[in-house]
Amino acid sequence: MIAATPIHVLSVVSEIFPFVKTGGLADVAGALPAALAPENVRTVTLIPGYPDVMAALRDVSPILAVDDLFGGPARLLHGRARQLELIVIDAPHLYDRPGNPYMAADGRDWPDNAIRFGALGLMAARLGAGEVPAFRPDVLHAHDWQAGLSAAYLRYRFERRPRTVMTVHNLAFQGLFPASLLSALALPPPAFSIDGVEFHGEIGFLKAGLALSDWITTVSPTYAAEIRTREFGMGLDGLLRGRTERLSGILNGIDDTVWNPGRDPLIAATFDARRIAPRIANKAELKKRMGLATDDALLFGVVSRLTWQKGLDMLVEVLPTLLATGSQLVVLGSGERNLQQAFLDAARIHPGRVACVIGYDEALAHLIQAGADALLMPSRFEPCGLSQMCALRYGTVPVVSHVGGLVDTVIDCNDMAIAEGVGTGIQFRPTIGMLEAAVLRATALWRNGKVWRRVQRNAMRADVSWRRSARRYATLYRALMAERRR
Ligand SMILES: Nc1ncnc2c1ncn2[C@@H]1O[C@H](COP(=O)(O)OP(=O)(O)O[C@H]2O[C@H](CO)[C@@H](O)[C@H](O)[C@H]2O)[C@@H](O)[C@H]1O
Repeated sequence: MIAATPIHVLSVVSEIFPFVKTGGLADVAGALPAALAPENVRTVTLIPGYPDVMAALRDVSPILAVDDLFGGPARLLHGRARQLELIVIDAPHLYDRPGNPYMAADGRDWPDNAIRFGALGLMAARLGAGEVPAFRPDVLHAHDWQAGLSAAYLRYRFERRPRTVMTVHNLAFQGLFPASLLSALALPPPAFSIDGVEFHGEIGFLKAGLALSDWITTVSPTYAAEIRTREFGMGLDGLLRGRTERLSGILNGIDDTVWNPGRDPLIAATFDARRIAPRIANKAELKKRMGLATDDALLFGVVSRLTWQKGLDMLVEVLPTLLATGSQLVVLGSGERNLQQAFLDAARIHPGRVACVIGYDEALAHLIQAGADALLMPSRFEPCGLSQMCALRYGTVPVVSHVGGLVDTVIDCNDMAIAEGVGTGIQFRPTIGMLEAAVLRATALWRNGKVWRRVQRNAMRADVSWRRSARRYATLYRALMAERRR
């Protein structure tokens, strides 16, 4: 049933698939608008005008001109890019730079990131405050630290306020900048308080969003609980405990039109839960492309950013055990230099058994999901995780640590789950010893072909779509609007 009144949401975000992506944030920002449409929610996404976004924009109309946005003229452009409705901040002095949205080619953050993303928050607030009559959002939905200041500008500079939601995709990135930038960011002195943007003597973009938004969400129920503990709270647990009543976890989904093994143009052979056999052709193609030996071995895959969060340094330690069982490993990822090197070295030392591609490759990611037998994700923390959901959909049995959204999306194949026929993967506590044990469990399970196929089928039948979660966001938006009317 479609709720009667349409809701207008301004989604504020620093990256969006397929135009600019450094991580899962872009996938969520790109998929959620279409998932919300059937809930009668119209989502317009506010995004910086990076070159790739500007190039993709169609049906463009200027909706606001700004003489001076932190050092140069700017315009807000309304337009479309593929299925997405966008408002783009055309401010060449801030965003017309090549490559990564956050850092220069030398890997260092752009020195003016505070004002680049301050500008994102400020323009979001101006839209939220109703300065563009053609689009006055009911809800301003900010994602991660880059959008965190929107709630602060609304609080300290504007009268009209939409309802505000702050979603945390990763608490590790907090957007901390020197206090001396307060006036450069056009925030008044009272904003620099413990209830405002101040965080341990600095300006905290994420902290501001968490303190000043009407509601906080994070991307899984388990992570919503974890971030209120000292272990996972990254220094913000106290604030989050204080806002427990205004915090909830809504699980991510994946775009099941992009990730559909039944019609995926990027894989060698399509398949589905009733017809798993063609996976073999994908495994053969993957091995061929990666130069892996053709013997009948369990092939583990990794598709990931290579960072401490993802725990892949532990996988390097466990590699001798993995190889001793006769298994193979294929890694696709990029990130920390020492980790990249460790996997490149492993591939060199173990030709035919370990293969590694450093870089970002959407097509290869699909082939790994379709051709590997199991996907490894030994994350130390994981707000939600998308790779394991793609793996479930493609019957690549996820072998994941017992944290965050991995807890909420994978059912561990313990004896009970196997007896009941409900397991979809393997979980372990993120330590080297437990990862090693999990690799051995996966091997034993794989050797029992009948049980393995059952697990694959269960995995492929798990609901990893956005449908349920989109309904939860829509319900949240409506509840927040109802609060205002009371
Ligand atoms: N080299 C490569 N080539 C091709 N594809 C690659 C790739 N490296 C990664 N990817 C893909 O990018 C996506 C990454 O999303 P994740 O959710 O797994 O992690 P991320 O930590 O970036 O996101 C953060 O935000 C998301 C969204 O909320 C949370 O799910 C997550 O827990 C949180 O850490 C996955 O779909 C993955 O397959």
